[in-house]
Formats: sequence, C-alpha cells, structure tokens
Amino acid sequence: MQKWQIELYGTPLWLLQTLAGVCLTAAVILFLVSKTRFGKEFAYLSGLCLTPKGRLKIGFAIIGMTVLLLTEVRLNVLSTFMSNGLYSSMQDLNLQAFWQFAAMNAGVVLLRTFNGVINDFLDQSFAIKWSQRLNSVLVERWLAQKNYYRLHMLRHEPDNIDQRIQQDAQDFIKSTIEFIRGMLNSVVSSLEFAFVLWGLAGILTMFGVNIPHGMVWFVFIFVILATFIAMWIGNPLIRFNYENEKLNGDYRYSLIRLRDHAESIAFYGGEQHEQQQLNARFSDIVRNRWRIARQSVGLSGFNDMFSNAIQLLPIILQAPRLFAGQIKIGDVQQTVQAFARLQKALSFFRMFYESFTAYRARLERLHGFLRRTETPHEPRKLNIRPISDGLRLHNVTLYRNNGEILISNISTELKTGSSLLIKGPSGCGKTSLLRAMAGLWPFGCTGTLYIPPHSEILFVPQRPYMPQGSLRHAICYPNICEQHPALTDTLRQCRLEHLIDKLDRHDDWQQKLSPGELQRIAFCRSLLTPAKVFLFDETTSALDEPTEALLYQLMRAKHPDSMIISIGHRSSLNPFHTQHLDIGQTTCS
Ligand SMILES: Nc1ncnc2c1ncn2[C@@H]1O[C@H](COP(=O)(O)OP(=O)(O)OP(=O)(O)O)[C@@H](O)[C@H]1O
Repeated sequence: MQKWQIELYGTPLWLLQTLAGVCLTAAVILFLVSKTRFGKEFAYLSGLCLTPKGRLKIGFAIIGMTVLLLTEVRLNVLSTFMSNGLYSSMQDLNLQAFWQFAAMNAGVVLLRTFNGVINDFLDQSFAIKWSQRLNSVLVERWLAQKNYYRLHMLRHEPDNIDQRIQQDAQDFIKSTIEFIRGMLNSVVSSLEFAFVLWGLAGILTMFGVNIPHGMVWFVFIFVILATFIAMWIGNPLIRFNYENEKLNGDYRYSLIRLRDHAESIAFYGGEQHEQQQLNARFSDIVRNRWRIARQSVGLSGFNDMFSNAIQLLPIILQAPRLFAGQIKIGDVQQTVQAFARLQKALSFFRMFYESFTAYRARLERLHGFLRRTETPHEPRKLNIRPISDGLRLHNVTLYRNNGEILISNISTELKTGSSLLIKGPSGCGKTSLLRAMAGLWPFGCTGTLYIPPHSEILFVPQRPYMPQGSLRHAICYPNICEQHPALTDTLRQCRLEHLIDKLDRHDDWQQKLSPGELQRIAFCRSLLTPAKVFLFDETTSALDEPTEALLYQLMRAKHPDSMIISIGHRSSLNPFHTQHLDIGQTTCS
C-alpha cells in the first residue's frame, strides 16, 4: 500500500483515537487552567450560563464541533498526500495516476467545503445560544436586588455597565469560540503535520553536526521562541485594551448625558464647556490609541517578519535531496505544504496574542461586573419587620457613603389612614429616609422599621419615570391593568383630559410631557394603585397650589385607609397631613 492509502484507510481510527486524546488532554488542561486567575474567571462566567440540563446538550455540541474540526485537520493532511501524488505523477509522466489524483484532490476539496460549512453553522448556532443565555444572566443580575440602582448610587466601579452587557458579552463569546477552535486546530495540526514532516525530512547538517529530521526540530524551536518574543512585545496591550474599552465607554456616556440634558445645556449655553469636556475625553482615547498603535505595530511587524522569513526554508532544505534523487518533486511540494501548515498551526498563539489581550480585558470586565452584583455586604442594615396595620420607625439612623451619620435616631409612628409630612433643610436626608424605607439606601442604616410588605408600598419620585411605548403603557407602569375601567376618568380628575385621545400613541413621553404633567401622571398611577403606604418625594413641586390641593384630596377620598408620607418644603402641604416631622430641627447631623 502507498502512503496516501495508509493515511486514507486509517482515517476513522485516527478520528477516534484523536478524539479520545483531545478529551483527555482537554480535561487535564482545564484542570490546570482552573487554578489560574484567568481560569477561575472563565469558569465563573461560563458556570453561570450552564443549567444542569444544558450541560449535557453543550457537551454533545462541543464533541460534535470537535469531530468536525478534527475532520478538517485530517482532510488537510490527506490533501498534502493527494497533491504529492499529483506532482509525482506529473514527474513520472503517468497520465492515469495524474487523473486519479486530480479526482481525489477534487473530492477532498469538496469534502473540506462541506465540512467547513457545517462547522461554521454549528459555531454560529452555539454563539447565538450562548449569547442568549449570557445576556439573560447579565440582565437578571443587573436587575436583581436592585443592583442597577445600588451600583448607580455607589457611583464607582464597575463603569459603563451597558457596554459590558451589550458589547463585551458578544465579543467575549465570539472570541472564546475563535480561541478554543484555533487552539485545538493548532495543537492537532501541529502534531499531525509534524508527523508528516518527520517522514519527509532528511538529515540537517548545522555547524558540522548532523541532525536527523532537523527541519522538524528547527521549526518547533523557532516558532516557540518567536511566540515568547511576541508575548513579551504584546503584553502591555492587555492593559491598553482594557483602558480602550473603558475610555470609549466613558466617552459614549458623556455623549448620552449631553443628549439627556440637552435642554439644560441649551438654556445655560454650555456648548463650549461640553465641547471641552468631550474633547478632553476623546483626547484620552486618542492617547491610548497611540499606545496601542505603537505596541501592535511592533507586534504585527515582528509577526510578519517571522512568517515571511521562514517561508523559503523548506525548499532550501529539501532541494539538495531532490537533486541527489532521494526524493521527488511531489515530496518537495508536500514538504512546503506540511511546513507551512505546521508553521501556521504553531504560530496560532503568536498571531492571536493581540486579540487575546482584548479578550482577557473583556473577560475581566464581565467578571468584575458580575462579582459586584453578588449579594452586597452591608454591615449596617435596617431591620425591616412586616406588619399589616400602621407604620413605625424606631431609632432609625442613616449613614453617609463615608460612614458619617446623615440622620440619627428617628422614631415616629403612623396609624392606618393617617399621613405624615417630612420637612427639613435641603440636603438634610429627607429623600434618603424614604429610600431607606423602600430598602434602597446603600450606605448603611440601623434601627427598626415596622411597615406593610413591599408589594403594598408605592414610592413616587419627584420626576416620575415613563417607559418606552404607548402613553397608556407608560401611565400604567409598572403593573396597572392597561384596560383599567377607571383610567380615563382618573386622567380627567387629574386634569389630564387632553391626553385621553393620545393614550395609544407611541412617543418619547418622558421628554414630551412637562414636569407638571409627569407629576399629575404619577398621581394617576397612585389613584389607580391600591397600596397601603404611599411615599411621595416632592411630588407636587412642579404644580400650582390648587392642583396640589385637588390631587391630595382625590388621594384621601380614593384611599381613605392608606398611609401617606410626603416630603415637601411648601406650607400649602400642611393641611393634607395629620402628622409632621421636621428632620432639620431634631435629628439632622
Ligand atoms: N449617591 C449618593 N452618593 C453619595 N451621597 C449621596 C448620594 N445620594 C445622596 N447623597 C447625600 O445624602 C445627603 C442627603 O441627600 P437627600 O437627597 O436625602 O437630601 P434631601 O433632604 O432630600 O435634599 P433636598 O431637599 O434638596 O431634596 C446629601 O448630602 C447628598 O449629597
């Protein structure tokens, strides 16, 4: 049997053996990598995306993808034997053998294409499913335990969470697949083509020393050396790429702020200031881009130089044996192919290093974000006891972010159907107290709060939020029935009759409606929500006094048994509250 026949018939066994070898090696590598920081971060992230049922499915998918990948490598190897036969048949002027090898070459090309298409499809399906899962994990974590709010209040790391959820997650998955695929391909191809080259390589004489199969040693030593040099040149890129993501996120955030505060900026005429800010942020990006450019030009220059320099080598090394009649032209051709494939496979990590630096940064960012969303450690936590009637604050103390006391020892009690007006100087902590009562104060809080369950409390901020969608949907946010029979009447009662015929219109209602209209909508929501406790944070600050009076009267009439706690500076609010608490005079620290 000729060499190519041995290789062809041995393919099924080779596939089985190599698959077993890959599984075993992967298990060992995974075990070793899991001890490193990178491995721990990766395991944490992928562990979150795996359900017990999903593990089996993913296991099968990965095995399927590995088999296709090994088939690709094997077809590449077979193709070198086929083209060896093709060239050798030309040298031997053997027409029949020539056509036989030409047909077999065409067959290998067809199979390779078919295999490649299936492989590509599987890769993409895997990426889509994974990104679906990772996205839901990230969004779930962000919204869980009010992390979106807590992290926003804490106002430091992690930065640009939107970017992490939207961009980092997608890129991370894409690069993981590319990286694992490339690694596997590189290792198996290296072994396979080293084996092919081993059979073709003769004795290499260097400095008077004869090295059997010298060419194989030569390519291994050089590529490994080059990989280390490339890693040394590219190492700073990890930090620069991390910075790049962060700086771009910051720049985008500044642009979004400009859009969101367009009106204030326009009234102040703050364009020049904004431009300076944006320019400064963009200059940071540019400075970092230059650092990346310098380093990556060095890295890709080195990679190019190495790849080009090593290309001619196999012909030069095999030429003396061809002229001595020891090998045929087909062998030289196969040597060139095998050498190139081996060199490419071994160089994978060197070439991938630059992308790997960005990949590493992305993994760190996602990992950092997810870690921050884990159960927060709050040394000082308000003791919240659910009760069905009334509300009581007992020795409640709030702390600032620097640990200082913001409000100290507040105690007060409300009965069902009563109302409390909280007053005090600006910055004294009135809103913070409401936040604490809603479980939203992140900087520490002690004491005991006896309050009805969370589902029976409605917090109404000064500037109510309007979600995207129709006006009806926005008014009924978050869980009022959109077909509520009293919806239009309530709008009328709140002096919003002009909005009734626009209920099903989609618009940016947050921007379109005036602050006073938004506050009246907030009252609409309150009237339609059967809560036991209403927490109003300056909810009438944009309204005239008659409307304010009307809305409070409506609230009392509609919810006679509910407790209303309001914050406000105006004395016009006094008649609508049965109790008063002046934080500024008594407890503000
Ligand atoms: N996210 C935050 N990080 C750090 N400090 C904060 C944060 N939010 C509020 N504070 C601080 O807590 C203090 C109380 O703020 P709060 O909004 O409760 O005051 P307030 O009495 O409601 O003021 P105003 O009457 O002006 O609305 C302020 O000094 C404020 O700077």
